[in-house]
Amino acid sequence: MSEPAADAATPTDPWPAPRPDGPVDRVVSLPGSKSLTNRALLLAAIADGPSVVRRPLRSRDTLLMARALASLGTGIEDRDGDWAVTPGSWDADADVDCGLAGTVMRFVPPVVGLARGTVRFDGDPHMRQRPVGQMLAALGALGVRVDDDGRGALPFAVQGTGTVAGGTVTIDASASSQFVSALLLAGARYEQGVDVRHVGKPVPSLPHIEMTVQMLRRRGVEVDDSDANRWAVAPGPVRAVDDEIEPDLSNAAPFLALGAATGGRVTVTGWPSRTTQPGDELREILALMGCDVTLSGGDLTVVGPERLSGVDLDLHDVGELTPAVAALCALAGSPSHLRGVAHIRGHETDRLAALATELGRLGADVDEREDGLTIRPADLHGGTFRTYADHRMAHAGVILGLAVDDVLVEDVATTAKTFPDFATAWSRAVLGTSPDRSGAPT
Ligand SMILES: O=C(O)C1=C[C@@H](OP(=O)(O)O)[C@@H](O)[C@H](O)C1
Ligand SMILES: C=C(OP(=O)(O)O)C(=O)O
Repeated sequence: MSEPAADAATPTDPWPAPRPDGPVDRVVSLPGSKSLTNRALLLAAIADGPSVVRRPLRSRDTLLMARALASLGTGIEDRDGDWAVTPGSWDADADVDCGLAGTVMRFVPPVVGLARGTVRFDGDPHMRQRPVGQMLAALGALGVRVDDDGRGALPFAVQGTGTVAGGTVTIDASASSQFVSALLLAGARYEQGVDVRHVGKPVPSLPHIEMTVQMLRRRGVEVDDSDANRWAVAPGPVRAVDDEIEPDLSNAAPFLALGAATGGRVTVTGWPSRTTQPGDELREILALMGCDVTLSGGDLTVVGPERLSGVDLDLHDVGELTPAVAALCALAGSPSHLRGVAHIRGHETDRLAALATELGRLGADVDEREDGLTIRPADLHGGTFRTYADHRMAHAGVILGLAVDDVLVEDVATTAKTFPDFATAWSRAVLGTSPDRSGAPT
């Protein structure tokens, strides 16, 4: 498979977040969705023939997925920026680097049961802390042998035997919707399919499970999701289908925030009229914060108010939007309560602790609660915003930098997880220019 080009600019660290000198007026096009790209790649790899993933995201997370599937024996070739995927016979041992990608650590092991060989999984240091034990236990119950050190975490090895019995399994997926998506994505290829029942606190990020279900149905897979907390996938082939990947609507958050926080106007092109991406919720969230939001002919335009309003929001379904929304709340003129997101403590970092610490470091008045944050208006000041290897923490930092002088964002390059060369795109959007190699705006 083809490797990505090196980033055009290597930003300085910490990186001075650019601040515009007034309301901006910009049109922005965004790279593809991580969640759609990684599902499309995985489903293409277990499909009944070759297919093409069009306009895929090429970022760290999707390259890790492509490499994982290629190391199993899948053909993945670059075709004018698209990825042509040819299913292969999976009959060798392999090592999979999950990096910090939840979608790789959770989605790949269930399909490895269909391979013949030992596949070892590991990842970045923090990845060894992210939850996966419930899903590994469920795989064991479905007939896939997983060897780990008893912690139910990376590193672990999956012993593929070529077939998986499948059947009914009970799982507590309150830590991550990806446990459910992972089992469903592989389930059609199990002998008895898979019937997943969730027991426990509510499953977060339900739109992402809906995304999984829709992508399976588009490939002719029968999915019964008529009961709450139960998803049944019938055994059968996964049809090879070419998918065109939508722009990443969660990564639209900082760009829409640019309009929202500056009292300016930002249009994101290619916004789908119907989508399962949780980022679509930004339309409602930004409207609640006082923005004028219009979707017309695939262009989503956000016009910011003079001062943003605080909001009281349950973000349980759209937890990955929390860092950007919290940053906007810190700029608002009234208090905000963000609720329902205890599970994001298991994301790239403990996002509630990280946001409370880093917003607070720049003067924000923040209370960290077990399942959320309370943020009250305060005078903010410059300083270093730490990001904890979390791309969405970097987004939060640059959003603050829109309204506060001298915000330095630590390790802005961590955005490469889901957005190639974010610093250049961000500088261009904020200033209408791009940074030079030293990171200084030109
Ligand atoms: O299935 C997916 O593509 C995702 C599901 C969500 O995970 P959680 O359910 O763990 O929050 C989301 O936060 C993550 O960014 C992507
Ligand atoms: C939680 C996230 O990622 P992951 O797919 O690694 O879980 C995220 O992108 O916000």
